[in-house]
Amino acid sequence: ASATDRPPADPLRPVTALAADRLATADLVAAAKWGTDSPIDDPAREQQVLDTVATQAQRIGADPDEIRRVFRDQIEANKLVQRGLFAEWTAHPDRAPTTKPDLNVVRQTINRINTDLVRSLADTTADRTAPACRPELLMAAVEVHLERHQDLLHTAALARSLARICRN
Ligand SMILES: C=C(O[C@@H]1C=C(C(=O)O)C=C[C@H]1O)C(=O)O
Repeated sequence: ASATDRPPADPLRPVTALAADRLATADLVAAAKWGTDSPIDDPAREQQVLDTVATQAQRIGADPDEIRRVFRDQIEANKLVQRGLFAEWTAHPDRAPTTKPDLNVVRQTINRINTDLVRSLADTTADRTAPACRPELLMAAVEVHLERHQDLLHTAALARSLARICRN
């Protein structure tokens, strides 16, 4: 067997990277909502996200209920970052954002990441079922943390977002 026959060293890296990409949007969402009447929690938008990913999962033969559970975690993790940033900006107004992104534009980015993440979850069903899932997931999370120089808030949220990636 040659080196190229080896299975990928880091099979859960794409899922982990997409979860981190999705969390990076929380900074923009928080900036869009800061100083407005838009609350961090938007149950109607959450329902729309969950219904859309469940439909996408069904279309590609993935388990829609499992995908819903994984995305429930993505949403909770996203709100964790938003709440953390609001707390920081309240305590240190000089750190608050000075420009306000358009929430609808940010949500279009989130929609694209959602679609990629559903696909990536479906593609990694075997890896996520394997006994090695947890160590592989931890390795991928550490690599993403180090490469992106993530702060504690985003890394804690990343860990929260990965809670149900492994099926065992
Ligand atoms: C990201 C947002 O904030 C919250 C988190 C959501 C998500 O992670 O998809 C959806 C709605 C909000 O409860 C948003 O309002 O778009």
